[in-house]
Amino acid sequence: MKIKKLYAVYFSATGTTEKIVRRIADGAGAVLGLAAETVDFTLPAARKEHYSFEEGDLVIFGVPVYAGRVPNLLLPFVQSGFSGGGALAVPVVLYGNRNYDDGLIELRNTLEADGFHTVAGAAFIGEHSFSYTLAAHRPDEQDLAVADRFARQLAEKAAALPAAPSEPAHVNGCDPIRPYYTPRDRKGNPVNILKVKPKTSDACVKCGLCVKKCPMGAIDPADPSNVPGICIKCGACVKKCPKGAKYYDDEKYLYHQHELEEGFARRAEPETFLG
Ligand SMILES: Cc1cc2nc3c(=O)[nH]c(=O)nc-3n(C[C@H](O)[C@H](O)[C@H](O)COP(=O)(O)O)c2cc1C
Repeated sequence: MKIKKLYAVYFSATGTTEKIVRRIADGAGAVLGLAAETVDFTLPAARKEHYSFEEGDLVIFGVPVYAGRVPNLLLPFVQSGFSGGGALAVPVVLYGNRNYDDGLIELRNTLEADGFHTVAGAAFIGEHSFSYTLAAHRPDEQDLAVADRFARQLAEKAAALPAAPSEPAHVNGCDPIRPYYTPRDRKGNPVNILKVKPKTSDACVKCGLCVKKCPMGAIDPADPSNVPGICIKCGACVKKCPKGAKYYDDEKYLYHQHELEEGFARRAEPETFLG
């Protein structure tokens, strides 16, 4: 198929999804002789728009995995904010070294329902939103090399297709989709951190960067230590604060963070799907 336009589309609170999606789009663009356009729907303003694509477009579409799935508060927008219009799409997920569970297959299915034809898929690893040690600094050079190879292969595959595929791309995961992953304590009781919000230390100089970077628009511009909105624990305010002033001190959050760092220290490797 003649690919006429290439897009990098992503939500990325701490930048790992952005890094991989852009790398794949740039790599595919080098093969196709196209420069990728970007749709970054991380911030609330971008999620007020509707994005329409058409036949001849190739869309690299990435989200992070939260609780083994497409982030639940983002799913309605991924379902309603995009019209595929017969464009080809590549679902890509980033996960924090535990597991992507059904995140990739859920994204694939959602894109198909939006009117895209999925032609490939991938799961990559990014530094965990809750941690500076779990998958620290990933995606790294090794991951980027996998992304480059995948980009070349998917671009060649898309260009060689005689027509849009009638079947979705094969990816790993369960269909029907399993319930959201629930962290558990040592007694097997669920650890619920849904209501947890970040705290702010005296180091805060009220520069307002966290207000601008919060994907949920949850932080009070008049007083950044006040978080009246919904917090999804995405890590944007914690990791982007130049003063290191935002942190979580909730016991259950810290327990889960510790359990993840201990239990999932092994290096998970990216998986790419071109079948
Ligand atoms: C609420 C929440 C839930 C998460 N759940 C998972 C998970 O189930 N499995 C996993 O490996 N990583 C999980 N992560 C980690 C992110 O998927 C990972 O750090 C990703 O690279 C973040 O992408 P970003 O940098 O684009 O925001 C979770 C992160 C958050 C904030």
